Formats: sequence, structure tokens, C-alpha cells
Amino acid sequence: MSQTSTIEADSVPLTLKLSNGQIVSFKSNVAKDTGEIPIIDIGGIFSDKIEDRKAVAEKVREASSRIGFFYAINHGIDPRYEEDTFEQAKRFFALPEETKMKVWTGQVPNEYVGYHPLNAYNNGKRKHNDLFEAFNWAYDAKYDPASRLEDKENITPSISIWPEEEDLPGFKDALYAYHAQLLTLARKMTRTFALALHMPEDYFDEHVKCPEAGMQVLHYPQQEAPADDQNGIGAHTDFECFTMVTQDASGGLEVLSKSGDWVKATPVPGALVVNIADCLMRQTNDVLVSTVHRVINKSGKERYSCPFFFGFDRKIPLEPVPGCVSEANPAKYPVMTGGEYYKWRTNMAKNNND
Ligand SMILES: O=C(O)CCC(=O)C(=O)O
Ligand SMILES: [Fe+2]
Repeated sequence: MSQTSTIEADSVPLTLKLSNGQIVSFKSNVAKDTGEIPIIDIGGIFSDKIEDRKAVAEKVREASSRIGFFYAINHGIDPRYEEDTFEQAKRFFALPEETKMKVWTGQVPNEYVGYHPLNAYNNGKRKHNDLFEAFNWAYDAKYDPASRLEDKENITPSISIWPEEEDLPGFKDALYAYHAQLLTLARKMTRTFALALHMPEDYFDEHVKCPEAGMQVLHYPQQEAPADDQNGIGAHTDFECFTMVTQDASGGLEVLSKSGDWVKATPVPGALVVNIADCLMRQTNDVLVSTVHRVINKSGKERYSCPFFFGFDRKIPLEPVPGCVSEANPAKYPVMTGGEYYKWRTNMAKNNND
């Protein structure tokens, strides 16, 4: 399937069509350090006082409606989970290709889980395909600290595919250990987003009991091709409600601001990079913005990152949030369930390979 739609006859295309059909333009392909992505101390979300939680929510609202990205510090997750996860990522990506291909994502239609080999996609419509490889896994109620013990006996099996334990002992348990930490934080942040939208704090609670909570480890080799000819991962938006990215110290993540500049999301030690994704943008009728981003690894090192993609229960329709629609500002997006939307986007992304 060809989705190439470069409009300008420039050696660096400055307009392109994303895999979700959105057309984006930018002024230059070179990213800047503009300081537009704020660092938010989210420690107040753990406070017993609603005023403290609301104060964080207002900062989250400001960032999420302006640039759709912020750094969350003071999130309370022990750094050892991040270290263990990057160790596991390095072990996995160092396996022989045929071992990694035993969990190739092509075996799982309609889902993004499993191994995505190097050069499999071309999100930014560049001369060379995207220079990343990834392993994705999905929510599993067995590893959810909020599931009750009795429920764990009768749960729907997770859709993930995993390497054989003998190929990579301890891999799955270590990755779910960090997943569980991020899942708990994401549920808390969901309450922050409810407050940010000036809704009751528990407004989305039912939506996240059985959430869409996929996670990914990514490996970006150092890129030799010029930045105009290749991306690590090309321009895209995420599908779900919000993403929390753990990135190593290499740098390379870039965010497309509303003014059309690529802005560097330079690593901040200990911070999670949080970004709004498309479902939350749809439900908030564009009040919160899902911002286009990409990675180019010109650091001279191997880059590793680990996004946690958090969304609402697949069964629940993505209804607009009251307050985000009015007669003057009618709903822009047709309502569908999270499951329908994820399936559509997954297929568009997995077929985006030329
Ligand atoms: O590697 C990163 O920092 C971000 C990756 C990303 O945007 C994605 O996987 O959706
Ligand atoms: Fe992304």
C-alpha cells in the first residue's frame, strides 16, 4: 500500500501524510531546543488534599492543550525498574534474528504485540525505512496489581506473544514488573486528566478497570543516513489516551509544535515523557492535543526507549467529554468503541511499510 504523499518538491519533504490519514506540515526538518515542553512535578497527585491534586491537574491541562507533551517528575517509581527494563531490552534485541522472529508480530492479525523487525515501516515517508526494532506486549490482568486474587483465576488470556522462557529467562516477569508500576501510575494520572478536564476525579474510573495498557521496548541503532533521508521512528501520533515514555540519555525524540517547528524532547533524568494520544484528543474534541512526534538517533550510540501506551477499555464507546462539546463547538469525531478504533489504527500502522 502506498501512502506516500509528499506535496512539496523539496529534497526534504515538509508536508506528509501520517498513517492515520492526517496531513502535517513543518517549516524545517531541523529540530530546535525551544523549552516549550514543561517539566511538571506531579508529586501532588499523591496528596490527600484535593487542592494539591487540582494544582497538578491545571499544569497538566496547560501543557496538554498547548503542546500535548510534558515531563513528569516526582512520579514515585523506583529507577531500578527502568534499569531492569533496559537491561532486558538489550538482551532481547541481541538475540539472533530467527529467535526474535519466533514472536514476529505478523503472526497476530489486528494487534500490535510481538516483535517488529528493523526497517519494517516507513512512518515519515523517507528514502530509507525507519531504523528501529521493537517488542510490544499487552495488558495482562494476571500481572495487574489491582486485580483481585479470585479474578486472576478466571481472566481473559492476554493477547501477547512471548519468547520461550528458555530463550530469555526472566524477561516476561521483569517487563511486567515495570508495567505494573506504570499501570498504577497511569490509573492515578487518569484521575488527574479528569480533574484537568474539570470533571469529577472518578469520571474515567470505570474506563480503566480493564484498560488498554500496551508497552514497548525499542532499539534504535545509530543512524548513518542523513536525517533528511531516514528516521529512527518517523512522524506519527499515538493511538490511545496518553503515553508515558521512559527514554535513555541518548536523545533524539522530537515533537512537532503547533507553530510547525520540530522541538527536541531532550532527556531529563528521572522524568517520564507524557504525551496525549489520539483517543483522548477525540474524546476531548481537540481540547487536549495529540501531537506528532518522531525519533532520529544521531547520538553516536545505540538508543533504547520504553513507551507505555495507556487507553480506555476496548468495550466502551469513546464518547465526548461534557464541557468539550457545545452547540458552538460540536463534536468533531464519530463515536466508536476503543476496540474498534485501536483495531483500525493498528492495521493502518502495520501496513505502513513503503
Ligand atoms: O522512542 C521514543 O522515545 C518514542 C517512541 C514512540 O513515539 C512510539 O513508539 O510511539
Ligand atoms: Fe509515539
